[in-house]
Amino acid sequence: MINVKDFMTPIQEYLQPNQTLHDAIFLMNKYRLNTLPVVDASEKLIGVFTRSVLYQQLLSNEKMQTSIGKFIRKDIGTISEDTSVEELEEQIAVSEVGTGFVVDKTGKPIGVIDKADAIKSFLQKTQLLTEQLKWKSLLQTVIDNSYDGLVMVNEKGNITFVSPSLIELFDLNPHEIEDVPIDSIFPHFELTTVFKTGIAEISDFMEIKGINYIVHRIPVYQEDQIIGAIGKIVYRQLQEVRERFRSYEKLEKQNDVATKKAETSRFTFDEILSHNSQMEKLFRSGMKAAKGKTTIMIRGESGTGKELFAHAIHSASNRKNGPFITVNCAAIPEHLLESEFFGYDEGAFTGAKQKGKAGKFEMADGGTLFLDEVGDMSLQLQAKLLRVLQEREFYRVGGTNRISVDVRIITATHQKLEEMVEGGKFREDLFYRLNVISIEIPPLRKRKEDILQLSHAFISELNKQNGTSIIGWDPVVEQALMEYDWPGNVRELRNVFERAMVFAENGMITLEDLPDYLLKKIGMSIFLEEENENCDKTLLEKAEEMAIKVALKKSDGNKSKACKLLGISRSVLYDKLKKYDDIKIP
Ligand SMILES: Nc1ncnc2c1ncn2[C@@H]1O[C@H](COP(=O)(O)OP(=O)(O)OP(=O)(O)O)[C@@H](O)[C@H]1O
Repeated sequence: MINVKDFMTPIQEYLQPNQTLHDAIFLMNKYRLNTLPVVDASEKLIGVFTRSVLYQQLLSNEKMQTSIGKFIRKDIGTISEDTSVEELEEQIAVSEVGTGFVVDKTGKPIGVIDKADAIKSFLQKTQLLTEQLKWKSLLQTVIDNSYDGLVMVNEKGNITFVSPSLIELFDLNPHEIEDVPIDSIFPHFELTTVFKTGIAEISDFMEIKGINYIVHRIPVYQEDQIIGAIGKIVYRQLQEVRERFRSYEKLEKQNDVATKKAETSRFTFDEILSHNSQMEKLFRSGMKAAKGKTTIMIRGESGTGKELFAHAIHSASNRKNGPFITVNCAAIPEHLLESEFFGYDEGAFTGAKQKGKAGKFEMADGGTLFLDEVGDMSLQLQAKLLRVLQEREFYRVGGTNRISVDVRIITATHQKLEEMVEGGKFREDLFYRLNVISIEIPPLRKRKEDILQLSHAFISELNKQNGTSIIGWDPVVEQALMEYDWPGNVRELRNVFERAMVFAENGMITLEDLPDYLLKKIGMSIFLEEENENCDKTLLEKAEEMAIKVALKKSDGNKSKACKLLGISRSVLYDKLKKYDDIKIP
């Protein structure tokens, strides 16, 4: 706000009643003023001495040494230093005097305002207003086209503005919400909390009527006083940005394929997360084996990271700049596998593309061919594969030219190939050819120390991918993750996080966000059951029962071991087993 101090002419010297006409002339000339303030001994303004009075005295031959005391005009109006421009406008409108003196709180004159000053201030004000109008239209345009919603409140917490996008979203009537307390319209936004803290806040995700929001609460200060608050509500962006990001990623992938033409490996050993000593041993073996050309078989349950390992071996080999080609033997229909492997020549069979097509062996020339689910190959194809491995040459389907390639083979399987060999389902000679170096990846339940490391990695990866901001989990979630057996291994762990992060609220994953099947499996689903009048067990009893079940399971039914785990005596365990008679000893 502009006030008189901003445009008055400051004054530091005054007249006192005992000073002379000569002194008055000197000061008038020095400050180019027509009216001089006259103060008493305490510098309080008591009147003014004007140029017209001076002229009158000079015309009546008054001596220059005459004191001005008797010529002072005392009926003057003063202007206090905190008078606003608007108040001054009113005073000037009714004033007959051309000059006004601005006084401080003690009544001491600190400045003078004449008509020229006033005009200058009004011009300044007009200029300011024009600027403000320009800003207003600019801001209005920004707000009207804003992607997010905006709501503003005054110092009482009453609504002063709601952006059109929010009005539309909440189907509000703009006239009915003006000057209404914000908490009665948008209680969830808790906008007035910043009045207490004075600090801008960014809230977590919240959901209201099925819409996800983030609210930014920003206090508005004037000097050091909070005069209101602004709520910036981000809602549309969340889903849309995610979708756009995905289609951008898809496009990028397509470009990648188009430019690179052949597949290359995507992972290195650094990206396989594990602190397990057995896994670390496998990394070392994998890196050594990568250097040669020997065939490698990677074994392990589904989802343990076999494919990841195959990529890493290729990346660590001297073929890393060559292609990495994958064939999932279980996913390709039997009758197409042969042409997938070896390609086909022009006119090889009806429907074949005119020009023929290279098979995966040719595509992998100079690189690695990864045969996933190798146990699913038919005996007929096994024979053909064996021949290629022995001779390093083959024919395309329908072709007559021998093709020789330089390919390193890595296979993977979750099946017990030895049993398949015994049962006549897998060729023994092929098995030995493929199983020259064998890498057996342990299941996740045998390297539980990896669970937390992987979980942290999945949270940060999925936060980036999905635009969420999950920061952690309840301690009981960690207990559940460690308790569960993970038959689907790392893939299942990743899926569980992908799901939990969708349901998590306030940035934390809770027990509720884990899938029911998992909670049931480890006996934790009881904690989530609705309060049931027929259930007479307290939460503590449920926890006790679960702890006993877990201890018995961990100790394979050995009661002494279970007591140790539980920290209770044998007799207490027996009492509890009587109490919870549905506990089955494994
Ligand atoms: N140690 C690990 N560190 C990080 N991610 C891992 C790890 N192990 C597995 N993954 C991830 O788990 C998922 C499954 O891994 P992958 O496909 O390599 O398993 P697989 O054993 O080949 O499974 P399947 O036998 O079903 O083909 C992938 O998303 C992979 O990136």
